[in-house]
Amino acid sequence: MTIALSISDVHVTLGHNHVLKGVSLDVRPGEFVTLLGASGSGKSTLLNVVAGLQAVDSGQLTFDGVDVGGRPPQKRNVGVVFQSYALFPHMTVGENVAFPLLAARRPAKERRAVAAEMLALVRLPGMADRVPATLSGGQRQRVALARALAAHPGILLLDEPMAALDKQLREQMQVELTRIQRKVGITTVSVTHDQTEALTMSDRVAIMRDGALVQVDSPEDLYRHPVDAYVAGFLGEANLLPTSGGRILDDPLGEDADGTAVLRPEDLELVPADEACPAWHVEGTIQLLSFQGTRFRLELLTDAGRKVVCSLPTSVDASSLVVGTRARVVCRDPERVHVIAAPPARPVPVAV
Ligand SMILES: Nc1ncnc2c1ncn2[C@@H]1O[C@H](COP(=O)(O)OP(=O)(O)OP(=O)(O)O)[C@@H](O)[C@H]1O
Repeated sequence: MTIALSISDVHVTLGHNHVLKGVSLDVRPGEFVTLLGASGSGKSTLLNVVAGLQAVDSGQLTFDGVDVGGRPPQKRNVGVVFQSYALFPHMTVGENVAFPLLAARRPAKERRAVAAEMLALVRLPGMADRVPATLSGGQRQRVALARALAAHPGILLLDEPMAALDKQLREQMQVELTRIQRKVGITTVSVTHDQTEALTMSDRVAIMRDGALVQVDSPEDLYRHPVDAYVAGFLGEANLLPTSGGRILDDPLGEDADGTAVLRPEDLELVPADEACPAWHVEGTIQLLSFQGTRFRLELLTDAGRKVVCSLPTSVDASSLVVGTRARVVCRDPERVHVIAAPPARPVPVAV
C-alpha cells in the first residue's frame, strides 16, 4: 500500500511536558485525516511536526517514502491553513494567493495565472484585485486555502481552519472544503475540536488523548466500535452501562461487571413493562422528557444512579412518559450494542 505521509514513533517534549508520546500514523494518498481531541492533547504540535515548524526528540517522518525529518518547512512541499488565515493585509488577494510562487521566484505571468486558477477553484473568481480587509471571514478563509494550494503541495495541513467562522458559515465551508479537497485529490491532515466537522469531512479520524493516538478509524467505525469509554463519549452521545454475561447489570459498584455496553441514544426504544425482558434492556425513573422538533429526548436514572439518554421518534405516545415514573428501554438490534472489555467507571451521584 502506498503511503503519502508516515509518522513513526514521534516524541516531542516542550519545557517539562512530554507532549507527543510515540505517535505513529500512516496517511494514504488523497486521504483526509482529522486529528480530533480535547484541548492540550497535542493535535497542533503533531501538525507542526509534519509542517516542519516543530522539531522532534525522536521518531521518523516520511513523505512518499522519503525521510523529510531534516528539511525546513519551505522544503517540505506542504500547504498550511491556520485558523487566523494569516493573509498579508498590504497585498491584494491575487498577490496573497500567488505568494508561494513569488517566494519560489516564478514569473509574474505564471503567478497571475495560478492566482486566477486557484481563486476559481475556491469560487472567488474576479476577486484578485481586492484587499483582504474588504472580504468576509469566509472569503478570507477561501483565499487562505487558495494560497495553501497555489504551489501544488503534496500535503495540505489545516489547523482549525474554521474555528473563527460562525456556525452556519462553518457548515458551508465544511462542504466547500471537502469538495475542493476531493477535486484536487490532495492528502490532507486537519486539526479540529469540532466532532461534526471531523465526522463530516474525514475519511478517517484520529482521536488524540494526552499526547497519544487512541484510535484511528473511519467516522462510522469510531462511532460504532469505539475502543474505550473515552472515544465512545468523545464522539456523539453514548450510554455506558456495565455488563455481565451479555446483559446489562445495573449494580452501583459494578464489581461483577465484565465489560461496558455502549448504547447510542437513537438505538434505544421504549419497551412495555409487561413484555418479556429482552437482553439489552435497562430500566429507570424518568428525569426529563423534552421535545426537540424531530425527536424526543428522554433521560432516565437507573437504580444504580446511571443516566441513560434515549432519542425517541415523535410518533411515540409521550402521554405515558411522566417525570418521576418508571420506564424501560431496549436496544433490540444486538449488532448495535458494542461491548468494551473493561467495566465502566462508577456512577457519579446525581442530585434528584
Ligand atoms: N512551548 C511550550 N512549552 C511547554 N508546553 C507547551 C508548549 N507549547 C505547548 N505546550 C503544551 O503542549 C500540550 C499540547 O499542546 P497543543 O497545542 O499541541 O495541543 P492541542 O491539542 O492542539 O490543543 P488546542 O486544541 O487547545 O489547540 C499542551 O499541554 C500545551 O500546554
